[in-house]
Amino acid sequence: MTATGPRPPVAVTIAGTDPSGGAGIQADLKTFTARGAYGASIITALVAQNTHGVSRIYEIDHDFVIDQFDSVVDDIHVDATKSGMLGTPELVQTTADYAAAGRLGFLVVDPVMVATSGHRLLAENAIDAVRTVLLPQAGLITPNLPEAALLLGDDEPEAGTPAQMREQAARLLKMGPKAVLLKGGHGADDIVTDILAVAEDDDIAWREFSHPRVFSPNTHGTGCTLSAAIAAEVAHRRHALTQAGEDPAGASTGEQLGDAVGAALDYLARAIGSAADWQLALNPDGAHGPVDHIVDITR
Ligand SMILES: Nc1ncnc2c1ncn2[C@@H]1O[C@H](COP(=O)(O)OP(=O)(O)O)[C@@H](O)[C@H]1O
Ligand SMILES: Cc1ncc(COP(=O)(O)OP(=O)(O)O)c(N)n1
Repeated sequence: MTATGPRPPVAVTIAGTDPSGGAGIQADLKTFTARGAYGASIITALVAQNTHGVSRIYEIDHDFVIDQFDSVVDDIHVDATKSGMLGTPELVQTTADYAAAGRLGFLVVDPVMVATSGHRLLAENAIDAVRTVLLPQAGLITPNLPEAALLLGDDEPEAGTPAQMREQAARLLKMGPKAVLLKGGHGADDIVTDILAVAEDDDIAWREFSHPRVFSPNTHGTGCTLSAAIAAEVAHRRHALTQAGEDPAGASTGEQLGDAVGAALDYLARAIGSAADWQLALNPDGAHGPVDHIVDITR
């Protein structure tokens, strides 16, 4: 039986935790809420971390993660999903399997590999599985500059210019995702440039997004927040089409996806700007604080 009554747009996060609330599951659920989507979550690992970095990772039994997948997708209509920290090759494979079975809606893959503090969040022997089994299931991947280089090969240099970013994005598209957002936050320019490449028949639809760089230590969780915001935007668009009895695939054409990514990046820019002066940490020395996920919510 399929329910036909009203329901909100639904976005799911598959990720590890951040008890300090800046990244991972906690950031994703705040972002879904701030962007008006109903959020559900599948926790892949318990991570002890805060604004000073990761101190310990506690793995969760793989079969229990599968129980969480089933708890969500056997019960709730999922419009869009984002994956973040997957940790192991088994979890990469499981995520790809559920996506291939059409259980996750539109899948945004944030190929999280290493935290800014240097801790590995993806085992080295899981990178190949990301390349070969997960990327082909993704509606969109959102690598930062080092992640894009690593996905392309062990000796690939990081892109340093928008032209090099386009060239790498085009090669990442050939690995199977429907679209690539190559994020430029790790660059050094005063303007942050993010490049979107969407596969369209034999062609590529390009969009370039620019925002002034905010010189702030508070950029912990920007990648998590962005991928969650994109999933929420796409969930809204797919939900509207589904409720109207139309094909939700219309939400991820080059133009629609470009608009969703643009709205998510503008939200993130406001969230980074609003938290630029924050001193959340008791010891501010070397701390990287979070962004203001609820920047648009006023009392
Ligand atoms: N200092 C900054 N000023 C403005 N925007 C930023 C800044 N740092 C990150 N961003 C935005 O956040 C996005 C994600 O950040 P990035 O550092 O590239 O990825 P990640 O957090 O995954 O390492 C970037 O694409 C950019 O739009
Ligand atoms: C549980 C968890 N997932 C992902 C990250 C990485 O967050 P990201 O926004 O990519 O970058 P930093 O916050 O590490 O700068 C994380 N820390 N924890």
